[in-house]
Amino acid sequence: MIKVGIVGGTGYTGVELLRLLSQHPEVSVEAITSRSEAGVRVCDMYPNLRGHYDTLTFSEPDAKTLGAMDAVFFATPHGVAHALAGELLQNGTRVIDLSADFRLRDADEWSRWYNQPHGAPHLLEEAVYGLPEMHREAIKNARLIAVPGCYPTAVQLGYLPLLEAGLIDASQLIADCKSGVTGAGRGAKVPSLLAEASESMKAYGASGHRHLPEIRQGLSDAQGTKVGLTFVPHLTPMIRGIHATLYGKLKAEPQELQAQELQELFEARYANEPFVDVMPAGSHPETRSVKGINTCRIAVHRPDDGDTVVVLAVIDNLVKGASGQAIQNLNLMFGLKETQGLEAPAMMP
Ligand SMILES: NC(=O)C1=CN([C@@H]2O[C@H](COP(=O)(O)OP(=O)(O)OC[C@H]3O[C@@H](n4cnc5c(N)ncnc54)[C@H](OP(=O)(O)O)[C@@H]3O)[C@@H](O)[C@H]2O)C=CC1
Ligand SMILES: CC(=O)N[C@@H](CCC(=O)OP(=O)(O)O)C(=O)O
Repeated sequence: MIKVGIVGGTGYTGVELLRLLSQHPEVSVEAITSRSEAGVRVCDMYPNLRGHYDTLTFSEPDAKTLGAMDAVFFATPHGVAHALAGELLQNGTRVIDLSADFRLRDADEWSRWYNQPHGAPHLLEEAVYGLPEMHREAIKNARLIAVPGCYPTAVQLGYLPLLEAGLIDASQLIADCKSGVTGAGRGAKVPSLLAEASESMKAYGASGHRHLPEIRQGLSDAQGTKVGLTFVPHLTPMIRGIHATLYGKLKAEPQELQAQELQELFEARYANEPFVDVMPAGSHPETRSVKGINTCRIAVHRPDDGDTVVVLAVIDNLVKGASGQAIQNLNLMFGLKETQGLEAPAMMP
């Protein structure tokens, strides 16, 4: 069994790690931290886990306990993994960080967007960006994984086939994205209150959201040159889910492109990807179709055979957008079957 620890076990991504790992035949959760709930049994705080973790108890984060694990997940706010990751790696413990601490390669850029100094710039070179559909081979040999953010996962998976094929003008990409409220975490915040978030929808971060540089970095890698991206996130009245509507201008004259070519491009790009589902032509994927699962469902459209391509991509922000993708990375790092523990279908409705 692979022994794992979770730092930040009371948050939404922490409890989602526990739910998914309870079904993983090769992994045992041996340590889980919370400063505010230390001493409380996990199943007393989260009754959905009764019968699965009846003795596991939250404890204060402690480098010695965590250092005895094969791998540690950080499901913590930005900056926490900076402080602990180096020591764990020195002990031979692999680190899978769900926060943004190691996602940007440039420490100065990270400081600008996260409004704090980067706490571990010396680890950036070895950190691997954990999007398996782009970096599978590097992930297999990695000791430190930066799990992509939820919006960046949906946007990158949607744009990758078009950019890799050089089909669209990469200087004017537009990503219009919607998120459920669990994207904001479990901490009490006024915008997440029922009376604020239900029966209403709003954009936020339109002048610049911290996922912009992350998405730009990944898409620029795929394209080979720096991309120009407008990214506008929205908060929507649902609990889980990300819906990304992505626009691209075709470079070729529209009449040069056969109607079926775009569909075939997407199907070929993701033919061997266990967690990307290219839906039939004309589909409109729903966030509820990925609720609780690690799949990204994608559909590609070309309205009225014109020069604009519209890609629709949906994920569960807590699964493919965080905890499920983190487990997919662990499976790759430890030479397990990539889909292990992630095979159940979505809940419906
Ligand atoms: N929610 C989502 O959809 C997604 C979240 N993420 C990222 O994953 C990370 C976790 O998110 P989420 O689960 O939503 O967050 P939450 O706010 O719900 O939970 C944060 C957890 O971290 C612990 N924590 C907070 N501060 C510290 C600290 N200084 N040292 C140790 N533990 C700490 C908290 O417990 P306690 O204070 O008791 O110790 C809590 O368990 C964040 O970086 C987030 O940006 C990434 C993708 C999607
Ligand atoms: C709805 C909502 O508030 N979403 C969060 C993104 C959550 C997330 O993915 O966090 P990372 O920064 O770790 O990637 C936000 O916009 O800040």
